[in-house]
Amino acid sequence: MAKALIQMALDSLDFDQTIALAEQVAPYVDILEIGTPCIKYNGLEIVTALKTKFPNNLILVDLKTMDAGEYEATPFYEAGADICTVLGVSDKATMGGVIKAANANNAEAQIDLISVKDKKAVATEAAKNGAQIIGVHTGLDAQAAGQTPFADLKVIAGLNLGVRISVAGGLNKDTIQDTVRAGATIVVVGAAIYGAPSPAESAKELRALVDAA
Ligand SMILES: O=C([C@H](O)CO)[C@H](O)[C@H](O)COP(=O)(O)O
Repeated sequence: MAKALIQMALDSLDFDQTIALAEQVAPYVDILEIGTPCIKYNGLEIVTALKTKFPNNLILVDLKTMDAGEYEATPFYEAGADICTVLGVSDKATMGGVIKAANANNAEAQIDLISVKDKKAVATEAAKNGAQIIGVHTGLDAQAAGQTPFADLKVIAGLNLGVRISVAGGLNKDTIQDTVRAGATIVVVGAAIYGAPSPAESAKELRALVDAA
């Protein structure tokens, strides 16, 4: 079985801090995620900058698109995004538009199940429609209310959809191995890395844990 990928969520608003953090963690992670607040604040320029500086990492742009899928996602793919996210609560046509833009750019689309009520139905339909990645995601606000992504991961992994499963929502060194063992093929980590005394050491430790899982 292929090893799970680690995705680092760059959730700062500051352009230079984002690049500096990416420099520290890039050797230990597979995917650099430009978080939603970061991409809204900095726009296309940060996609180009990260793609140029880190050619060995995949770049995920966490657009969380809600409408006008193809129109919104296309410039981000053209700027170098390997993966863009679209909300699973959006219209089927919106998700289809991002999938179309991804395919046109030899890239991938991720359907984010954040706040989706019927996660089974949306994940199944999205996989059937060509989405390459399903994102099981407990957002920062839901985490603050005590929620975790683990029960949802069990449900989505049990569907055996044949697509990659990304999991985000407060993952850390105590939960990351069980998350991989439960079926995550991409594990997303934000606060546990950027909030650590040494983000590089934290990313290195997580790399070892994921590779040993
Ligand atoms: O996607 C995220 C959130 O919705 C803000 O955009 C986070 O990047 C994601 O949850 C990962 O961060 P942590 O939960 O802090 O690991």
